[in-house]
Formats: sequence, structure tokens, C-alpha cells
Amino acid sequence: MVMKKREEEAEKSRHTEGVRSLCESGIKYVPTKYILPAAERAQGDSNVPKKTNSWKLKVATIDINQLLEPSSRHRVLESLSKACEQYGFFRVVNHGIPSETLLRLMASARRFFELPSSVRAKYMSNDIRSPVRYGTSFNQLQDGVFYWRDFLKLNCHPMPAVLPFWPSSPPELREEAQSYAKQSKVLFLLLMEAILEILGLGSDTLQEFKEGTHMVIINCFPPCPEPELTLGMPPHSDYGFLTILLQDTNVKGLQVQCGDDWVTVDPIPDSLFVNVGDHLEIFSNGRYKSVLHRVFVNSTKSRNSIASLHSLPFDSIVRPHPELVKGVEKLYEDTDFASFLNYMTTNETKQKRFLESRKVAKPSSTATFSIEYE
Ligand SMILES: O=C(O)CCC(=O)C(=O)O
Ligand SMILES: [Fe+2]
Repeated sequence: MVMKKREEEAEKSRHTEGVRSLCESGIKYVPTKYILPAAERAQGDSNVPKKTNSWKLKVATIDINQLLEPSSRHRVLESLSKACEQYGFFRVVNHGIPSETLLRLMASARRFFELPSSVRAKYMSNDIRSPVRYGTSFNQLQDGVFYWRDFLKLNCHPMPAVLPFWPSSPPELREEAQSYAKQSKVLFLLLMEAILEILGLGSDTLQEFKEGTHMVIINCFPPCPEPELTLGMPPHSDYGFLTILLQDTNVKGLQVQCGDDWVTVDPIPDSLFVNVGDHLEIFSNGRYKSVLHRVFVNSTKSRNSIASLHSLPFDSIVRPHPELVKGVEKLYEDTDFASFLNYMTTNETKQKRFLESRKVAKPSSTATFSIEYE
């Protein structure tokens, strides 16, 4: 009976239009296309790792004011180094982006997904280099099972050439997204300057980052009638150097992998969550590990998140920095964006599959967590 209903829902679903449309059609069951094998589902909002009973993951907090203050810089660099090495993620506070900018961008993102689906569909594209791309699931061309997520990807480089391609509706979206993109880039450069300093490298690469690729991904995870059967995003790592993530402050969804556990990252107003991406893992020759993360959904509340992915210029070679492979084994092959995009169109990019394919030797690809809990 339930099975039959599911098939009826699937008929109705036209899943390629995305989950927001599915949700608006009032479905009561998750169409088969979205049902994950039991082993791949989330266990709900668990902030409590299996191995412990009541502790919460302690996320390192990097205070940008203190990073910029000469008297405290050294101490902050030490925490940043430890966070990137042991966890692959940290939180930033006092980042200089006003809360109004964050709130206005979130509100505008919400309004975009409230537009009629015919308006959103104008930006649908399978061209992964397009300045704007609306879509659904994770890697739509490759996903066997679909994920409960719609997205709007805004290519932010070169600004302002990309701007006219961004959605003109809601009317404030371009300005809000542009303003946030600029400020997120400044924050990225501050963080990379600090990371280059920790790694003992000169600032040449910083110049390259100024002209680097930058993508803002606005995610929408609508309520899901059977959230335990699916996920908003599968376990994956991000491709760039750093991802700066703005989470909806009212709804949880993000989980990071810590050892064998999936731990929910509580959203904290005004803070941004930053994670190490594959390119930084390669560049640091494995000293820093990109972190696996995923998104769970719920049955009552829509959730938005905005991920800002930064890396080198599109034509750059991403390779372990020569200074970091002096006298030690080079662990990753040189790579570039074209290889990544090519890989994406022909392979599943879940887990850390692309990065695995770039490895010369095969060391463990996940951070060695000596987990600290609160
Ligand atoms: O929604 C989130 O919290 C995470 C989004 C994400 O991982 C991504 O866009 O790559
Ligand atoms: Fe991600």
C-alpha cells in the first residue's frame, strides 16, 4: 500500500524539477528516487557521538580580531594550525562581516527559493562552468539516488563580469550576494595569509588567491515528509582550499565526520563555520585534511545554508607546495580544475573520491581525530 503511494508520488514528482517543487506539491511520502540504502541514512539530529554519552564536539573558535592583534596572533595561529591538522574545520567569530549583511543575504536566499519554480528553472544548467547554475540533488548527472536539496550556484569571479548573469529576482539578491562575496573573499585571504604563515611559506600564493576562483552556493533543504529515509547532501568533501559556511541559525542540518561518528554542528548566530577543502589537503601535502561532511533534513522546517568556496585561479595547477615536499614524499599528483570537472561529469564525487584518485601513496585520507568534547 505504502509502496503504491510512493509510486504515485514518484509519478507526480518530476524529480528533476527539484525538492522545493516536490514539497509544494504536498507529497506525503518520499519518492523512491530519494530513498537511500539503510546504511547511508542519518540517525537524526545526533550531537552525541556513539562512543560518548553526553559530550558535544568542541569546535575550535578562531577570533579574527585576536588573529590581527600582534600580541595574540601567535596563540591564534597555534589554534588554527591544530584545528586544520586535527579536525579540518573551525569556527570564526569577529570576522568583520556585519550581522545585517548575513541576515539580508539569508532572507534574500529564502526569497529566491520561494519564487515560482518556472522562474527558478530559468537558471537550470548542466554546464558546470556557467556563471549561474540552479539545480537539485548533489551531482545530478551522476546521482543514482537523489538528495533532498536544491541549490543556486553563483560563480563570483571575475566580478563584476559575472553579475549580469545572476538572477534578477528577488531584486536585491545580486547586491546582497555580491556584497557578501566580497567580504567572504577578504576573510578567506586573511585566513590563507595565516595558514601560509603557519606552513612557513611566503606570500606569493596569496597573490594568486586574489585572482582565485570563488563560488557561492546557496542551498535549500525544504521539509521532507520522511527525513529518516534520505539526506540533504551525502558525505562529501569540498574541492577548494577553504569553504566558509553560513548556516541558517534556526535549523540544524550540518554534520561532520569525526572518527566513526557523525556529529551535528550547531549553528551559532554571527559565526561562520570554515572547513578545509581538497585543494588545501593537496597543497599542504596532507598535513591538513579536508573534512567529510553531510546534511540531514527534517520534516517541519526548511533550511538554507550558504557555502563560499575559494581556491586558486581556474588555470592554476594545484600541487603540494615545493617547500613542503623537500626531503619528504610527495603524496598527491598535480591536478587542476579541468580534471576535477571532467571527473565530476563521469564519476560519483561523494566521499573523497576525487582526492583519492589524486593520491600517489595511499595514506589515511581522514583527519586523525584526537577528539575534544565539551
Ligand atoms: O548545508 C550545509 O550546512 C553544508 C553545505 C555544503 O556542504 C556544501 O554546500 O558543500
Ligand atoms: Fe560541502
